[in-house]
Amino acid sequence: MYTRLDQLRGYTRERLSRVLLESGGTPQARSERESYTQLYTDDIVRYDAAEHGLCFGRLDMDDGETRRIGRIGIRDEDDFATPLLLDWRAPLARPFYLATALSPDGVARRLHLRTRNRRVTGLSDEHLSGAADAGRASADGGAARDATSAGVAGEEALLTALEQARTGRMSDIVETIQGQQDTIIRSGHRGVLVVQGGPGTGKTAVALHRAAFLLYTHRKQLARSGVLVIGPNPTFLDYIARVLPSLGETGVLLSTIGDLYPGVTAEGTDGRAAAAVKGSLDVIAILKKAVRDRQGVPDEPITVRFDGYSLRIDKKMCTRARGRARSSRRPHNLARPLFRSVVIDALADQLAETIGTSVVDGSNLLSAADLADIRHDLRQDQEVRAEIDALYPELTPQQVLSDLFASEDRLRSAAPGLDDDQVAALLRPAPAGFSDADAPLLDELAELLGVDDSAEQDRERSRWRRQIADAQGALDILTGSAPQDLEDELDPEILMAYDLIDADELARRHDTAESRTAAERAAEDRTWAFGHVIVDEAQELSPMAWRMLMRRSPNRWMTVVGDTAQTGAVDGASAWDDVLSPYVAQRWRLAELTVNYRTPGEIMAVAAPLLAAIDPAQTPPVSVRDSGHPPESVATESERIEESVAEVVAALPPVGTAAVLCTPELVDRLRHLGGDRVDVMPVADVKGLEFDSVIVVEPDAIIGGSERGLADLYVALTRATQRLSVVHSRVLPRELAGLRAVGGVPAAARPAADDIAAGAGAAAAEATAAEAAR
Ligand SMILES: Nc1ncnc2c1ncn2[C@@H]1O[C@H](COP(=O)(O)OP(=O)(O)OP(=O)(O)O)[C@@H](O)[C@H]1O
Repeated sequence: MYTRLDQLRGYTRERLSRVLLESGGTPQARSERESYTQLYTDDIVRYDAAEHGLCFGRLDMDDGETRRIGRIGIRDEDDFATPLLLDWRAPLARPFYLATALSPDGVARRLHLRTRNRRVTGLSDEHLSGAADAGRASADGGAARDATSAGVAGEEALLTALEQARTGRMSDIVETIQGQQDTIIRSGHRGVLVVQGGPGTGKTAVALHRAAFLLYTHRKQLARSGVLVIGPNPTFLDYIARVLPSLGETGVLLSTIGDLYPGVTAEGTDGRAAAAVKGSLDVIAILKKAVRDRQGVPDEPITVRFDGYSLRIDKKMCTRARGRARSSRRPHNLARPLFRSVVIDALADQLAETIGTSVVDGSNLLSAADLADIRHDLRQDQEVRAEIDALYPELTPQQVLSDLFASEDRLRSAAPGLDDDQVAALLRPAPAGFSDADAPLLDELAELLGVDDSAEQDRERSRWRRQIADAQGALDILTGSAPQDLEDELDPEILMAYDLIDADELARRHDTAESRTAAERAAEDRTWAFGHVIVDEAQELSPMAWRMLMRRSPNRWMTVVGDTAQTGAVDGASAWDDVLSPYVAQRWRLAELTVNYRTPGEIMAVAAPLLAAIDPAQTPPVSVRDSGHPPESVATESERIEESVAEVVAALPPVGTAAVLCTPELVDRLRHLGGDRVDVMPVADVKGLEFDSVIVVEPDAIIGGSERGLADLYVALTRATQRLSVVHSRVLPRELAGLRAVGGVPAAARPAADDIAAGAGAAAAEATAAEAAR
């Protein structure tokens, strides 16, 4: 198979270099060359991506057929193009992921193959049907108890994959996708599919593999319309960025909500109070009012000079013009011509009254044509235009939003319902950049303002007219330069250029073809309708963010993955129905993932009481393995916290990644403990990530640090793939009773987390053992 892969790569490289060497030719030839360049480049990317772990599985079917499963499909060179390797996404490959001893689906034996640099380094096989000893044939590790209870397939391969030290980048799971996950990845549901699952259940992995699957299955449609993947922050996008390319897919747009508005990059996040206002649908009314406030009516009349006369633009005239513009229900910028024309008409009448009134009987001596001339001249007059435009200016979303947040007057006028604290939270100096929560507001404003592209359209129309005229000229020259001897006695049998092509068609051929991918074009186009939208950590999205996303997904074909127990955002989701029903009513489907592939059993046992405190109705996912490292707590004193964390960091194993997770305030104190392998991060930034070792510092400060503090702590505890340590000077919440205390000052008092969440954080820290016993 590798020989064939090399061959294919060689052919494609050769073709690509041939195409790249060609130059000149007709525009059509040029555009064909561009498409081939793209096609060959994509193929080479796919071949390169398949280099590692090209073939990872084999199915021996009951009827003697053998199927080999790999990252891409490869056919032999023979006349029948015999399949050598099946793409993991092909329907025939499916039993590799789904077959079990109970339901073997025609599979007699399944083989998992591990390779490194083209060498087989290990294999494991399972006999599924036929044999009386159906079950695993190979020996495997001691974690079979959990694995079996979770119903996993290909245990040995899976457990080997899960035990690998993390690199700080997510890898694909194509070799060990589990049945529950496979069903979601290949789901044929054409509406909104919600994937709910606890931490580590593979939601992100499943979402990305679904993107790859859909691109494979619906390539034609999705290559044109593109797939959008939304993640919570740039760190997370970096973390997942390699998964799709490793599956050979590059045409997917990864973005945060903050960066989804074209031309704007979110430069920060808001405080909780500002984020709450910006995330709520109530902000729409504020934005509408902010736009209306820009549609001015002068208190004092404005005088303009025109043709030596003074004309007055007054309140009454502007109120009428504004009423006309508003009642058209057009977006602000598109209603400007209406405003302008009502004011121009009124000014023309004013002028006509001054210059055209008969001194005899007071009647107007000007004809309709005279009036039309006056209106035309007024429209062309720079000063008149400038005054009218200043009253009803062309606006951009960026301008309206920065002006709104830069001025207390504007803000109070647009949002009379906000209290002083909220206004103070929203205000910021004018040239400040935009935040994550601003992107949906810019998008909303773009809808309210509209884009007046009539000038652009005029330019495009005249460009097209010129192009046709040029083409016509070219055809004339071609015909005119036909040999003279033919000219005299034109032979009707001889083909002339006109017989083959007309000017319109020739012009069209001169139009250069679009060579960017759908994802690249979509990134620059606010009105782009994506073929499929995937939202990760979807519980964090505010109602305004949902509104923005739904505009990008008019067909409502979406995969939404998240966990409502991990919601940290103030305006995030507590129930899927609340966020989705405004857009799709009840027409969304829920799929659940229940097995935890990341967090070992020992850590989940510690985290489970916390989940019960967040939402007693939720069951924690079952860990697929134990790590053999019981989670520990280290009690210390508040002034020794840095020292104690440093000691735990120093005792970390020599390989693998680690993170110190704490409140933002503590991050500043502990940052110097970070390094190549150790990140020091606030809990809010750690969503979706994972590390081999996790050190959580001052858990009750995390709980007390936000309204959703319990969820934040739950997220922090469940990031570890191997080891968890908790360092604390304040008391441990009672929910963390499962930790094994090591060294340091003994942890005596343990009030329940809900006491702390109820605002008793500091007091609880002082609590005595007797109080805790209560
Ligand atoms: N079938 C699988 N085979 C191998 N590894 C898997 C499998 N499923 C999940 N994993 C691994 O488990 C870890 C957790 O997966 P992932 O990050 O997708 O979970 P999640 O549900 O998104 O978690 P969270 O909600 O905590 O962000 C990852 O390292 C992932 O590669």
